[in-house]
Amino acid sequence: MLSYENVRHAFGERVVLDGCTFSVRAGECVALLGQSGAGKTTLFRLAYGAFDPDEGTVRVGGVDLRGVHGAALRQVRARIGVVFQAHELIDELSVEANVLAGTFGRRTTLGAIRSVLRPSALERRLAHDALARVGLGDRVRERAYHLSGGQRQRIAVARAIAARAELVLADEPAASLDPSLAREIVDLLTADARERGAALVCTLHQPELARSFDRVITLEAGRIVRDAVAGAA
Ligand SMILES: Nc1ncnc2c1ncn2[C@@H]1O[C@H](COP(=O)(O)OP(=O)(O)OP(=O)(O)O)[C@@H](O)[C@H]1O
Repeated sequence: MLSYENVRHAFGERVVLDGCTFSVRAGECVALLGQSGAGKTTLFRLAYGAFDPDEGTVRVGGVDLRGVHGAALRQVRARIGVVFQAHELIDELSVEANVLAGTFGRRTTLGAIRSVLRPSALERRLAHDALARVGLGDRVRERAYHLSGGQRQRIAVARAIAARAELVLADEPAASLDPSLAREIVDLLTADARERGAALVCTLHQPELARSFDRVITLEAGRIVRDAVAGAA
């Protein structure tokens, strides 16, 4: 579903990714560990087609992303669900509207407005199902700013669940949460991916959270230093 082959990239003089090769199959949950600045977010941005790497190949669903733009790139992106950070929620909107805007309309501003103002019955059902799944089924009408930090992060997860994407990219979904909430968020993501047979890649700072994944990849200064079955010594 996602593969990196000998990917190298530098921003100016700074080499950020240095020969990264790994792939993630459909139905596989991969934790990506690494210290701040290791290159984790850059790998995600490449998967989303934000830019081409200096060298190497990035594929999503078998599509080589190099030089892919416009409608073709939008088609690739439609297969990817991104778990946004809770701080990207719009406080003044309801919980439901945040899921609708972040899930169905995220590719264009106009699409976001339409999804919030006039969601289709299907969009609304998917949003409600996802919110029920993360335990917020009774909070759909409340404004996002009424919710706690952990609940807000669950809204961010609901956005990705509602999208029912084949590939889910979660960039530090458990950052700044206490350990039990962090575990809850990670478990919600892995359970959803496993049920649907989706591929999940989740960046984490805390190695102890990686246990519920199938594989753990560790990145250090742009290089993969470990790629192992979760739980392996
Ligand atoms: N657009 C950019 N221009 C210049 N340097 C960049 C750019 N994007 C990222 N970097 C640099 O690339 C390195 C890797 O950044 P990246 O965001 O991928 O790390 P990360 O592993 O996700 O870190 P964190 O855990 O803090 O989010 C960092 O040194 C960062 O400053």
